[in-house]
Amino acid sequence: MLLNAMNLKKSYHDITVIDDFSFHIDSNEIVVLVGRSGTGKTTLMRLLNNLEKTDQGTISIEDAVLCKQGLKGAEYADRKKRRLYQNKIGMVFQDYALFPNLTVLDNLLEAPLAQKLGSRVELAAKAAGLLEQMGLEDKLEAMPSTLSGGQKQRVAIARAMMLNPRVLCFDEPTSALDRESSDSIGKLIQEIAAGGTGVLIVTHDIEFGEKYGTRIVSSSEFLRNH
Ligand SMILES: Nc1ncnc2c1ncn2[C@@H]1O[C@H](COP(=O)(O)OP(=O)(O)OP(=O)(O)O)[C@@H](O)[C@H]1O
Repeated sequence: MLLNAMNLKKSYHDITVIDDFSFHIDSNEIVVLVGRSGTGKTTLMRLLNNLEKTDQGTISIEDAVLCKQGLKGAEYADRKKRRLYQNKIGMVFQDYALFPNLTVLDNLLEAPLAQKLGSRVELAAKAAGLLEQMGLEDKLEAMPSTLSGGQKQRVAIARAMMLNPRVLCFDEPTSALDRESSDSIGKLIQEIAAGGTGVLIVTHDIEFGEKYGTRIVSSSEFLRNH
């Protein structure tokens, strides 16, 4: 098992969104999270990415523990251990969240340079390889505003892959794309999963989920004990 989340509970004020929900992602899996609007899909993804804190439960990827259940709720690991966890998970946001003032290449280099994962030359070679794999070899020096939606999505995926995540999460990856671009993103996600990465996708696009997912999870399970 790659990612393991056990007995998660999350409330906002007096509204419980997730209650005693356990979940896992294996290597090579493409898990598709579906469900009605407002049922906590984005919340789950944000908990797994440490963008928000779970009230209760345990979350780990391989030997890296983000938090574990203590006597009074989830206890978060110290900063150094959280960083180890964080390095194993990546997220591609719905609006891509590219830096508009940086070229495509610099968008890819920013995080790995900040984390000192290699020299600029080494990382630029890796970035060029990823962009070539995604059919964007001629866009290294382009600014994000000059790219199509599908191209921006690929740059966002390449940027996440620069950090070698074991688990990669996608929030509504096809919402801004036509069917053809969606299919090419689906195939790219399949290639990423075939390389051993675990994938989690939140989507309203059932056709995409059924075509490319290896397992479907419904957010109706978040509150199954109620
Ligand atoms: N920061 C927050 N503060 C208060 N309530 C929140 C917060 N974030 C989410 N919620 C509430 O939690 C519930 C779940 O929201 P969430 O965005 O996770 O649902 P979702 O299934 O991803 O919805 P959608 O499919 O519309 O994106 C909603 O009722 C929402 O209003």
